[in-house]
Amino acid sequence: MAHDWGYGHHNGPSTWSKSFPIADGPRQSPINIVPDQAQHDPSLKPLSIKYDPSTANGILNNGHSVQVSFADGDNSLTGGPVQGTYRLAQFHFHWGSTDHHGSEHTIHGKPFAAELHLVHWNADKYANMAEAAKNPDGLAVVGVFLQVGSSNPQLQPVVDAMADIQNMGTQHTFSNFNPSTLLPNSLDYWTYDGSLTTPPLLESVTWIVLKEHISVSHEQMAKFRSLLFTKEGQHPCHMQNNFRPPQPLKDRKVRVYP
Ligand SMILES: NS(=O)(=O)c1ccc(NC(=O)NCCNCc2ccccc2F)cc1
Ligand SMILES: [Zn+2]
Repeated sequence: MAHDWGYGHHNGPSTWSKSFPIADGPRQSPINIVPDQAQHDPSLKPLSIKYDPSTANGILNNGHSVQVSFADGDNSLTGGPVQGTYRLAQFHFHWGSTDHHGSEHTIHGKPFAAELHLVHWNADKYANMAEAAKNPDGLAVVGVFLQVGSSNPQLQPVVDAMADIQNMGTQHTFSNFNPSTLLPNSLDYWTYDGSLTTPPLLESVTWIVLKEHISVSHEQMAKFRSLLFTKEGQHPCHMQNNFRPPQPLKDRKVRVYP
């Protein structure tokens, strides 16, 4: 049946375990990151990310977030904590109702205004995203914090496209966009074994959370919050607070590079 999960009081994160019992599993995401407790690991490598801007092929309001998808191409993530080559499938965001919260991961309990997720799947071992999503080494998501401050010109093409996808289920062409322009200067990261942060909450994600944030302006954030969870014709409900709160670390260690 169609799952009507969301972020409201009646269908939000505290209700997801009813339909998705893995919500209470051993490696759920996001988590609170405590930098002083992160472990150095000599086996960790620098991240290597190479994207081909020509493979961006659409921007979508899927009722949970705004998502830019990519055609299969050589958009690769290698190095870091992963073995082999992971391919970019899509990126999307999570944000709050104010500039003071909205990210999924937190640092020392501190949230950021928003969080960018670049979702990759293990193209060496699996045929596609859906197959990869069912395996513990199937996915690698790079998380980037957005901190409210000066306007971020690299974000503007995404912000401008939001005017065309206000309602749930609407999409628009979106091409020639290089998501590496959304990455900060430093690719230093924390990494841990986790899950999708929305249903089906599959425990198949190697999380790579960048230490350095990127900027976003208050006005750009207002455009994110102008998106709607609802379909055209329904009573409009603004897309905001589409984040899952931090989950128990349980028997996991966070590692840090360098
Ligand atoms: N916020 S996040 O952790 O980055 C995050 C959360 C959710 C997703 N989901 C997603 O990409 N779904 C579309 C592909 N279907 C994959 C699939 C097929 C069959 C069974 C399960 C299953 F996931 C991605 C990233
Ligand atoms: Zn996400």
